[in-house]
Amino acid sequence: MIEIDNICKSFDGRAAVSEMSLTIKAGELIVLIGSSGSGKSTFLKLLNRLLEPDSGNIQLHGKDIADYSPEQLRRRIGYAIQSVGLFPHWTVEQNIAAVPTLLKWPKARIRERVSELLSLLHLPPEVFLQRYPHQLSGGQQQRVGVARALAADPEVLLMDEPFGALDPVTRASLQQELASIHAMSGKTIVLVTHDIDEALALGERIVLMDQGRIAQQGTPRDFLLAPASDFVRGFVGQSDVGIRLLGLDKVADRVRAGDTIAGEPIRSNDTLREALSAFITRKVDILPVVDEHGQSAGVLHFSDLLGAPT
Ligand SMILES: Nc1ncnc2c1ncn2[C@@H]1O[C@H](COP(=O)(O)OP(=O)(O)OP(=O)(O)O)[C@@H](O)[C@H]1O
Repeated sequence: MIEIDNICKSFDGRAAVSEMSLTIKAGELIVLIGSSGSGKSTFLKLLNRLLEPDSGNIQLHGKDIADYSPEQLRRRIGYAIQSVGLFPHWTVEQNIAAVPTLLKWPKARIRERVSELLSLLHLPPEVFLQRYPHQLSGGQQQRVGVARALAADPEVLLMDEPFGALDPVTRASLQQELASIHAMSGKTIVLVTHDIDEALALGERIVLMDQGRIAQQGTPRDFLLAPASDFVRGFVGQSDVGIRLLGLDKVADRVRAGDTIAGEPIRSNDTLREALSAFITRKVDILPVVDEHGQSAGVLHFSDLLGAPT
């Protein structure tokens, strides 16, 4: 658990983060969002002591982060960023191994860990281990960046726009990978983005920053249904709220188990937004549903989009 208590950070007399307090629960995926210059990156750098606050304090597991040694913090907190990429003259293997090497892990264990991470991120080790960053596509570089941040198995992962500057398809697939890494590992993840749809798709909790302060924090549903101010309403945008709400729930939440109907099925893991699309394009009002193994899971009625069947 990370307790942030009233931290302030100014540069040249201008506040970048002002009186910010926040509790981040262990295992939570929290998304920090806000316009450019609102203080997101500064806040993230305060969490891993790349910057020191002017006042206030941050506790990790009840201990001030200033009392951890740099090695202890590096081991516990991984950091992935978009702009400062990989070390250009190091191979993928060396890049991913950076923190474990620093922590003096045995060589065999490092090798094993690097291969495991590459496989997890769908980069076959035999192809990628010895490549250099300039021999990778943008999406592959981002994956290696995420692998590097995960290398020493940190309990907290800080990610600053890790999927920025990627095409929408690669971005969506990396988002999915991150969501499954989170589900599998139970790591605490703090992700910075300026993309509200990324925040709605990934965040268990969203923290919206404005001029160094928290404008609102809450679930994606809170942001869509109960924006706290005109600023929040404007930031989230009011178009397509209904459609975006459908994006928050899965077909599995509404499926009528036991019923069957012929036709091309949708998957229980699809969002209701994807189901809506299938209803419209196929011009039907009942769709068969299959689970992740392709087995029949029931049916979904068009009216189920409005709420659970009664
Ligand atoms: N090292 C620095 N020296 C001086 N000013 C800084 C420094 N780092 C950040 N700032 C200023 O602090 C404010 C917050 O910057 P920060 O990078 O935290 O914002 P951000 O929300 O992450 O923005 P972006 O989305 O553009 O990355 C900005 O006004 C920025 O110019």
